Amino acid sequence: MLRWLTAGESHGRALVAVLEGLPAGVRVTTEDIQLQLARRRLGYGRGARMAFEKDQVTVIGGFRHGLSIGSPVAIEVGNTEWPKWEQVMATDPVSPEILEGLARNAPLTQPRPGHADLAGLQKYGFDEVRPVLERASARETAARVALGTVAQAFLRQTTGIEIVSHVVQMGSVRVPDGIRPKPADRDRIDADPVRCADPETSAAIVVEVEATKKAGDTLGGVVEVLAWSVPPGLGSHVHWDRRLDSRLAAAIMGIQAVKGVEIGDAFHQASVRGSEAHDEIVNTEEGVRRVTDRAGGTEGGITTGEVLRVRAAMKPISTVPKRLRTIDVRTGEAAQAINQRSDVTAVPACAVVAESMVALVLADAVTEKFGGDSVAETTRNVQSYLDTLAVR
Ligand SMILES: Cc1cc2nc3c(=O)[nH]c(=O)nc-3n(C[C@H](O)[C@H](O)[C@H](O)COP(=O)(O)O)c2cc1C
Ligand SMILES: C=C(O[C@@H]1CC(C(=O)O)=C[C@@H](OP(=O)(O)O)[C@H]1O)C(=O)O
Repeated sequence: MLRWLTAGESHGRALVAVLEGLPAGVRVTTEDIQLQLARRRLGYGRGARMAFEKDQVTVIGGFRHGLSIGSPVAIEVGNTEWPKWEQVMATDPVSPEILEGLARNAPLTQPRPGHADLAGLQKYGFDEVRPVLERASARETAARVALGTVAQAFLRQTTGIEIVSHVVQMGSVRVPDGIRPKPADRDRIDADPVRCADPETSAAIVVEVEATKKAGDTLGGVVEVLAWSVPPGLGSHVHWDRRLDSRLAAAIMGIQAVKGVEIGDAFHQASVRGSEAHDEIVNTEEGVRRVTDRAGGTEGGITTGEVLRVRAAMKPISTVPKRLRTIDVRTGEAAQAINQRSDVTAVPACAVVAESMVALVLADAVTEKFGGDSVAETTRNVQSYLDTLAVR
């Protein structure tokens, strides 16, 4: 079993991520993590903060000489902007005289619609939204991508699972049906300005982002994660919280601004008859296969051995330049939500985060099914299971 936690605030000293339960012998370097964090910063439509802020990765524990040692993995993602926030976000008390002189510390009393601001302020009893927005911010996803790097390495080194993500829709612009990027397409997708696998759709999305920005508005979209070479048998039908689809949905819904999850072609399946909705089973020279991939690689909450396919719907960025109506919580009077520099869209970044969440869920399911305290042992267990499958 794998457990993971993150801590830290958007303008705090650093984010911290902990992964417990990782077997020994997983090869990961600080540079591998940096590379994944750099992918999360990409995407046409992201705001100024992505350009001037840098992620500083320090692996605090869990590895020795590039290999995991079975102990909890701890990773710190430092923020180069910290010196500007040292007093506003200090964890120890700061004298009121110092704080009063700081423009950055002005109380934020006008909650922004679509953010956690108002609900968080009411729930925790704050009189301004700073303590809410600092943790609700998707800056935290950097910590998850750091852990996702480790999970992806574990999966690759034990089972051969390879995970690919891409953008399938932004605003109303959508890729044609049936595009299934493979691991070999990764570099091409990362090089695309909106991480879209179809060049024509990508160009149309860029135009849509520009038009949205010009109109003082923001965009959401849909991302897809595909996991290739997943062995059959991860997850289980026996209980709701052991179903792999339920675990994937929870992990994906845990990403800021994700409001819907789809496994395979779920919403289309709901609109057609059964004969057009399911994947028929045939015996082939490679073994037992499904002739289509509508189910998205799970049946009964268990992986089938076909490609796993999960989609996430992201709502448009909540900080809308057009400025939405709100109230001032000090006076109750009508106000307009603040509009600071912000992303026009972060759908391409969301795809990288979703990839990390799928990796963590799959890594957890692999440790659950195959056990093992080292990469060598887990790999042996995977192989012996595959060898004994009566029907593959
Ligand atoms: C990678 C990423 C980047 C984001 N960037 C911004 C941003 O710049 N401005 C903004 O208002 N919201 C941004 N968001 C969305 C907010 O974090 C999100 O709308 C807010 O936390 C409330 O979402 P919730 O209702 O799902 O909790 C981003 C989300 C993600 C996943
Ligand atoms: C910092 C990151 O994303 C931030 C996520 C975010 C939000 O509200 O979620 C809002 C923006 O920050 P702010 O409005 O506080 O300047 C983004 O830049 C990041 O992804 O590393």
